[in-house]
Amino acid sequence: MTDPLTIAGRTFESRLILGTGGAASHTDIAESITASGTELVTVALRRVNPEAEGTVLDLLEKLGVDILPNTAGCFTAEQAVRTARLAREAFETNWIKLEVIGDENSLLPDQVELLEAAETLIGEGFVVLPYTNDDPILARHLEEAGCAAIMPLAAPIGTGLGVRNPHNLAMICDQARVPVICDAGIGTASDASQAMELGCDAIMLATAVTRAEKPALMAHAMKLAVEAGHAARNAGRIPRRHLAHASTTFEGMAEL
Ligand SMILES: CC(=O)[C@@H](O)[C@H](O)COP(=O)(O)O
Repeated sequence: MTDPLTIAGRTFESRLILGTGGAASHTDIAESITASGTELVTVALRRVNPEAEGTVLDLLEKLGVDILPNTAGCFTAEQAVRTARLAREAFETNWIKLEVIGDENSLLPDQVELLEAAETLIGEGFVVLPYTNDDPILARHLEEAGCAAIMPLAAPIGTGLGVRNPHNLAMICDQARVPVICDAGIGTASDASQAMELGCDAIMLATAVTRAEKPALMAHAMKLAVEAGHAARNAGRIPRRHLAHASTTFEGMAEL
């Protein structure tokens, strides 16, 4: 029943993107990916050696999922651009999940450096998917710069706090003409559903699965949650009311 997701002309049946950061083992990663139904997994260039054998890359290849390289660990536009160029060579893809982190405590994006890096990379022919704050104005600037999707956070990376600012996230979704992928801060299945119900086109998450007590089971729950949230959004929810509204009218009811 779910319609496919299209990003920059590429179509995905699954609206869930996974990261592998924090996973306890390759077995956990493999079981979680299978249970989630994801087709796209993000990998930090700075954490893997594409030349080495027996890495997570071999595993992803075996599982038949596509790799989305990211610029995790970059704190300036210059570092992120350099990392993206290396990733393009190493992974033979011009897709990049662009992360430019502002500081180590919050791991929040540096908006100024992010926009600068996005503009440079788009100019070099990259398909840029930027991890950004839940700021509708910045989201608009990133879209106008030519980003293929916008990836606003639900909450800071690894916090599992869920959607902190549903109003902003809804505004970003309403105005965007490119896919909106809620990225980071998802803690459990209801958070993923909520983000989808607010209008997000997809969810990107790592910690909620990799650090769950049963990662594969949580990955399965996330799959269902993303599908449920997307279906509910498309179904058109009832308006919220302050007063009760009888589901059956009293009209024509027999007198007691
Ligand atoms: C921007 C970033 O690094 C996120 O994609 C992260 O990988 C996922 O965040 P969570 O671990 O909070 O899901």
